[in-house]
Amino acid sequence: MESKAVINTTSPTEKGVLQTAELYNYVMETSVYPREHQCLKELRAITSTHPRAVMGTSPDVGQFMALLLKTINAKKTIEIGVLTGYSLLLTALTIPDDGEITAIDVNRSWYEIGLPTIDKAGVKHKINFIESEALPVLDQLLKDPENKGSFDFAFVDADKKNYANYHGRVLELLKPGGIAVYDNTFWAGTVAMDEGLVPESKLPSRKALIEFNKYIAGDARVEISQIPLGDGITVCRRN
Ligand SMILES: C[S@@+](CC[C@H](N)C(=O)[O-])C[C@H]1O[C@@H](n2cnc3c(N)ncnc32)[C@H](O)[C@@H]1O
Ligand SMILES: O=c1cc(-c2ccc(O)cc2)oc2c(O)c(O)ccc12
Repeated sequence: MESKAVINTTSPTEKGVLQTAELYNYVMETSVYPREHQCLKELRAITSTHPRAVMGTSPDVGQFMALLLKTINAKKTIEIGVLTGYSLLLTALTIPDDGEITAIDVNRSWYEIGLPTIDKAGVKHKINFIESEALPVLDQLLKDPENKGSFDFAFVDADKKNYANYHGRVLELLKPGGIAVYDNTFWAGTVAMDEGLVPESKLPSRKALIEFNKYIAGDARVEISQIPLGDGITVCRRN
């Protein structure tokens, strides 16, 4: 059995938005952990000792991403924000053998922590990892007309202040009908809290996410749904 999630419903800093910790643990133990690939479990265990482990994608978000990827038969995907590669491995395990993932992160050394597990899972050949700030890479991709409208799926999980900047570029890369998923759009519940109650360290990303959530809600180019999984995800379908 996996270790229990601790959700203190009075704390804005814990992940998970269900009514109780018991319900969250029930969902994880009933529906998520039993179906999680062994290599994803291994990667989570490895990442748990990383100083930035808190940033790792939640397995319940991963499971939902896999459902979306399968539903749209995604083959060509892009990921912004890799850390040790949980969402990357999840994507690589889900898309077909000739699928391709462009994965961007400013820090290659964190990706390399997960690479042996990705290799063991037999899916490394699907990944093109680019160590860089994401914005210039997206701009470079968009210079090639063949890339425009060619991606099936995007996962955005990097610096929150750039989500709106990523969105315009990601939409140009996605096919009509393509899906983009933005992680952390609840930002530990702080997007709906009085500013005075929010820990100072969370304020800059909170401001960016509040603006992003408003912006995307008014964007007629996409259908959206903000979903209470993990730290909140926003799923967009390019019209
Ligand atoms: C939340 S973590 C990603 C978690 C990952 N999706 C997972 O499955 O565990 C955010 C990552 O974004 C990267 N990052 C932050 N700012 C970035 C930027 N401007 N361009 C590219 N990567 C960035 C960080 O190095 C970090 O690894
Ligand atoms: O605590 C965090 C911090 C980040 C984060 C902050 C600033 C950046 O430039 C990139 C990432 O991201 C997180 C995240 O994605 C998550 O799921 C939980 C916590 C954090």
